[in-house]
Amino acid sequence: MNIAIQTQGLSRAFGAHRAVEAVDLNVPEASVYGFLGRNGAGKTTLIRLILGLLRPDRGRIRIFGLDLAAHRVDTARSIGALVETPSHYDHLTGRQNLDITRRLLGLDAAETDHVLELVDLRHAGGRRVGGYSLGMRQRLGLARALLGSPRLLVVDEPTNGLDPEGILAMRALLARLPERSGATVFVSSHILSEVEQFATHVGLMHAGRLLLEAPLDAAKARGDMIVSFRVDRPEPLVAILASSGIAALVEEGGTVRVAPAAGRKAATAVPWINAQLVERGIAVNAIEVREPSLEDIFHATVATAGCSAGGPRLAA
Ligand SMILES: Nc1ncnc2c1ncn2[C@@H]1O[C@H](COP(=O)(O)OP(=O)(O)OP(=O)(O)O)[C@@H](O)[C@H]1O
Repeated sequence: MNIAIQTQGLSRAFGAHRAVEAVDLNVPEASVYGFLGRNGAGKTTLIRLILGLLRPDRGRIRIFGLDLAAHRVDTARSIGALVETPSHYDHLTGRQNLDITRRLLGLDAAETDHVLELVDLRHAGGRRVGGYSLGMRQRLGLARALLGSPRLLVVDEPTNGLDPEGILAMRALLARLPERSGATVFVSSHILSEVEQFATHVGLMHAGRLLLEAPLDAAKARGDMIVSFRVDRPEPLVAILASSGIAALVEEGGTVRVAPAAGRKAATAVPWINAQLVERGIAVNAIEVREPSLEDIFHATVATAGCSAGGPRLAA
């Protein structure tokens, strides 16, 4: 397997604050890599390190096998990036905006149409950008990042501020990009349910550390089943579960949630638990048994790593 981005022991502090600490990242070529973490986890700092916008305190970065520190120009050529809300000239058309960068890069005129096509904006290329929606502006930024056919596309929080329609379009676009453009796509996000829909691989940052890195399926397979019950009297249910060695918590609203570590055991015991409840005359309003989501995996991973699971929650 070829690796598009590899970091070894990558660290960067701001004063006493360790924003990125000993990160070993391996982003496979042709993947759509979802780089996840809460606000402040260190994602943007790591992206700035990868783009050569910030120097590491320690560690190495290789882009397609080339050491970033020793090959700044060559590595920069292989990366396209969309890291902030892109700025465009509103009075120019989408095509004219792209043409400015295209000329600077010394690329053929056909390249503009090619990247407009890649981001589904060919039809709007002749319209003034002032009339574009936020989602279209973001896609135009992506088109600009794709000029020159970079082998790696780095995108920081691409759906921030977009409306639901813009979010759907961006998601679909990111999922298709490796096939359409041949680029490896590295996307940071704090919205786990979103990344779950387009990523092939995930990396999970928390407090500057990479806690988990895996293909999406493998990451999800790490988690236990999620089992919860809604009953009219939670306490007897908790006792029934405890008698089988299944720990559970009563949440607000009376839902009884089985502890993550006991999920599989509880899932297989559901018919027995249900029979016990019926026998005791406890009304069962709902039983939920489901595969863990990325959000569940995140919380379990943070808890296992001994980090605080508090702070702002990731959006599910
Ligand atoms: N230039 C800087 N000077 C001081 N502290 C910084 C600087 N850049 C980032 N930090 C701090 O480093 C930590 C990681 O920030 P970073 O922006 O990398 O996180 P993030 O995961 O990208 O979150 P967000 O989505 O909010 O940007 C934060 O606590 C932030 O305040």
